Amino acid sequence: MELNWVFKNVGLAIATMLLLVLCKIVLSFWLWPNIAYQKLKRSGINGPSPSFPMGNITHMVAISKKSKQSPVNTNLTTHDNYSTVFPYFALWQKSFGKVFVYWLGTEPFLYVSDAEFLKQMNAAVPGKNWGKSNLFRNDRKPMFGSGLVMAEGEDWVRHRNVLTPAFLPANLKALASLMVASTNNMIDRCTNIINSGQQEIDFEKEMITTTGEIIAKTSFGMSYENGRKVLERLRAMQQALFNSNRYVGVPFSKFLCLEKYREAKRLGDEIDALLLALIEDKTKSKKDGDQSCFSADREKNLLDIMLADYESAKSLTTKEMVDECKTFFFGGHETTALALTWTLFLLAVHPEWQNQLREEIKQVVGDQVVDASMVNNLKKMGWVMNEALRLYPPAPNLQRQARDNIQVNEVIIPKDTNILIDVMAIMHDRGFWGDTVHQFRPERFEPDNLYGGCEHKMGYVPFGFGGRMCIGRNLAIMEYKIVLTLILSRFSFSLSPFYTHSPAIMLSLRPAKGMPLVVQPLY
Ligand code: HEM
Repeated sequence: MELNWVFKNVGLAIATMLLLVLCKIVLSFWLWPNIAYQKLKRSGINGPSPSFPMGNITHMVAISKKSKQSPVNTNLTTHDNYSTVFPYFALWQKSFGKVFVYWLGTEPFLYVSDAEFLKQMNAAVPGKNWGKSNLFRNDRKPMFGSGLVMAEGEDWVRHRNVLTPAFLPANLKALASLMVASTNNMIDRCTNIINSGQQEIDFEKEMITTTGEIIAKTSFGMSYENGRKVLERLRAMQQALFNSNRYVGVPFSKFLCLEKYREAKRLGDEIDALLLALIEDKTKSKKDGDQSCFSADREKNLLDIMLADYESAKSLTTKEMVDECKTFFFGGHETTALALTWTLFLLAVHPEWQNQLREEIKQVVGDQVVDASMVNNLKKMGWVMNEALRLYPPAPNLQRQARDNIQVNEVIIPKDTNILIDVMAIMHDRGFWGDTVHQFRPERFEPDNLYGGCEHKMGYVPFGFGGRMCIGRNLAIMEYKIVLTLILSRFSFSLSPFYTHSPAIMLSLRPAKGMPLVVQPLY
């Protein structure tokens, strides 16, 4: 009798638990997302019909496959690449406009490529009140942890306050000589390749190596060897996370790609260990009084600044410092490398701009070594950078998550809605940029032409917008100009006959088949 009672109650407890799990699954994967979707629909926002549990992923994969069958663009003087990179968004825009809902698995995303809508949305929410999509935060955890890119609310304010001084002009100025040294290493490498009889060099690889070395030295004071170890693992992690269909947003999809997630986690743990060792080493050197490591008159790099804060205020924990190092390692080199890579492509296609920039370099830099004070005077190079970032934005879309209901005119964006802001679409919008939208025309950024002559102030956003705008943009601009000055002073270049134009998204906008250039030394 007693045994029966036990069995009955255990059975009841298990049944209740299963019911609760089932309820949670139905609520999280079906009911809440659908309630949010219906609210958006009531505001007049539509989108492609989703299916359960894939959302629109199957559709996206099919559209991408079909678009890959179209002939490759061989007219390289027009840069109408948006529909190659995001064929599904280009297609849906035609049916649903510039603001619509699409689904990644069971997660609805509000897609925004309307600059006016973006402006209103930005005005409605201060930087610290924006969330970052939980879906992406979990997916990209091995890469960014809880670093600045993913931080929210008061945590974001705390992190941003500690890190901002690293990007003040005085600290940036001191980094120029390290940038010159790393670029000269790359130039020596290329010269050796050319002297060995090979004229063709993959500049995507060279740019990644160079900017990787620069971030390791300038932000962390790291040796080339240790920096290389972190970089190799970051690249492998990027391959594991972004070079395949992983069905992000589909319930339990992690279990379908367990190997890849495990690989990404293993690499993430290895990077954490390398960065933790670096932090401990620096802390120990400081305790032991090794002033070569932290002398008062030496420039303060990002890691010095975090460690000084740790000593005085402990605003960031050791784990948070490791996450920031990882975030800046990746964010600080990949984007700049791609900005430079796409610029070299554009200059190879437009040799007249190579000449114009060389002329400017002659006037501004002459026979001296380029330094931070000269960078501001490289005006035309600034226009070229702006135009390259417009046509080939390294970060082609941004994400946010609403942490409260947001009202944009008559539209209510419900709390927790994921938002994808399609920066590339905005910067390729003929309505704002006119008939020359797909042409490489750096002169559109001449000084009087605010926002590159774009009709809308939110039409040019390669570094993001609002309080969350890129913290490293001044560092990136200085680095871009120093590296490009040294390359242009030493080499002229054209596209290799083996180059295939294939801009593709792999977290960032990359040339999928590399950037082989034929290089001639100028002296
Ligand atoms: C050409 C080079 C670069 C481009 C195009 C670029 C672009 C961006 C964009 C679009 C964002 C997102 C902004 C938003 O969500 O509104 C961002 C954020 C960020 N970038 Fe950059 N970036 C570049 C270089 C750098 C460098 C050199 C560093 C560091 C040394 C860096 C560190 C970061 C960080 C930490 C964030 C997150 C900021 C926050 O959420 O508060 N970026 N960047």
